[in-house]
Parts: sequence; C-alpha cells; structure tokens
Amino acid sequence: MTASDGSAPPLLTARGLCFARNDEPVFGPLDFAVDAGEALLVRGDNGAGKTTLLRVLAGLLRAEAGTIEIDGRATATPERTRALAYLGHLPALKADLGALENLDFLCGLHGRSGTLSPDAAMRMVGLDGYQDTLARQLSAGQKKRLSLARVWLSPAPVWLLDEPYANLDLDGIALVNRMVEAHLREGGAALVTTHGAYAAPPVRTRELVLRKAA
Ligand SMILES: Nc1ncnc2c1ncn2[C@@H]1O[C@H](COP(=O)(O)OP(=O)(O)OP(=O)(O)O)[C@@H](O)[C@H]1O
Repeated sequence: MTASDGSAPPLLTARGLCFARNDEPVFGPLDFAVDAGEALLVRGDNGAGKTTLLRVLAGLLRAEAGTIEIDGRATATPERTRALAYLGHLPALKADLGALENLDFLCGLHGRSGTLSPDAAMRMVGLDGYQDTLARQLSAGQKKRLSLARVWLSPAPVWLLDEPYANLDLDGIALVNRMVEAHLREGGAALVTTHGAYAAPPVRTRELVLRKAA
C-alpha cells in the first residue's frame, strides 16, 4: 500500500491515541508517525507516560481512544503485535531457564528472522560463554543484553525500546546504538523512550515529548 503521493506509508502511525486510568488521563490525544529508517525518541519526565504509551502500542494495555496503524492500515492487537518487538523495563525472562534456552523460548513465542541464530545473537550482545547460565544468575546488565538479543532476533519491523540504555555500561550503550542503526538501515523503525539521562541513538530521529497530565 502507498500513500496518496506515491510514497510508502509510515511503518507505524498513531491517531488520536489516548490512555486513561480510573478516568484520569495519562496521555493523549497523540498523533505521530514513524517511517521506515527512522527512530522516534519518546521523551518526558518520570511519570509522563512513556512506558504506558509503549505498552499500549505493544498491545499490553488498551487505549481509551484512537487508532494504531501498521503500514498505513489500522490493525487489531494480535496482528499488530507481530509487527512489533517490545523491550520492556523489566526483562521478560524465565528465571530457571538458561540464557540460550530463554532465547529459543522467546523466538518460539515471537518468531525469529532467518538471518541470525540465537547463538550468534548471544555473541553479538557480548554474552558468549553465558549460554547455559540460568537467567536468574545473570546481572541486570546481562539480562538487558539477553533481552536485546531477543529483539535483534525478532522479525518485527518496529522496535519498541523502553529505556534500552538502563543498566548498561558504555559498551552496552554503544551496542544499543549499533543495533538501532543497523535495524533502521535495513528498513526498520524504532521507538526509544528516554528521560534525557542517556544519549539517543545517532540516527534520523523524530521526537515526541510527553508531559504529565495536569
Ligand atoms: N500499574 C500502574 N497502576 C497505576 N498507575 C500506574 C501504573 N503504572 C504507571 N502508573 C502511573 O501512570 C503514569 C505514567 O507512568 P509511566 O510508567 O508510563 O511513566 P514514564 O514516563 O515511563 O516514567 P519513568 O520515566 O519514571 O519510567 C504515572 O503517573 C504512574 O504513576
């Protein structure tokens, strides 16, 4: 599908997106779009609603109003989630499975692009030698790196990265930036939340600033 000017539609579009808790608005109405090859930096103070927005996009919370389009088409949650890879605040790992077993499990759940093996992804995120280590025995930064490996393996074109730099050392921050750059070069898109304490990936970036509801 193409837009009326012949160009491809954005990978992700939100129109009039609102979320409220107990009738209290958290954000919205929001209108934004992210094109292939582009990142959207979602900025805002603590409590501004960044995580909530990513969870709504990922289908983990239901929007109060508005639509979310993938490739220019409004999509229901199950179809949409196939186009999205969500990296949450907390690692979604099985504590008593090994690191590689976790990756295999998550790839079974969310799919895997054909180009990279879980073992290679572990090496790329600096976890070579930790394949058999139980997830509960990994440090916070190592858990984040394992979650990044899962995102890297995902076939989804849109990455939703909630504070991807948290818990990472300088090498880990550079890793996130390399990943985002490579993903965008391959025609993907990324939404990255930040409250400003970390650098943003050095890529073509739009900004969405959230402010706490009054
Ligand atoms: N599970 C929850 N139950 C009730 N209120 C919540 C819940 N999670 C978040 N909130 C509230 O929703 C608002 C937005 O929170 P959210 O986590 O989206 O903010 P954020 O911008 O990601 O903040 P931070 O930078 O601190 O991570 C806050 O006022 C928060 O208190």
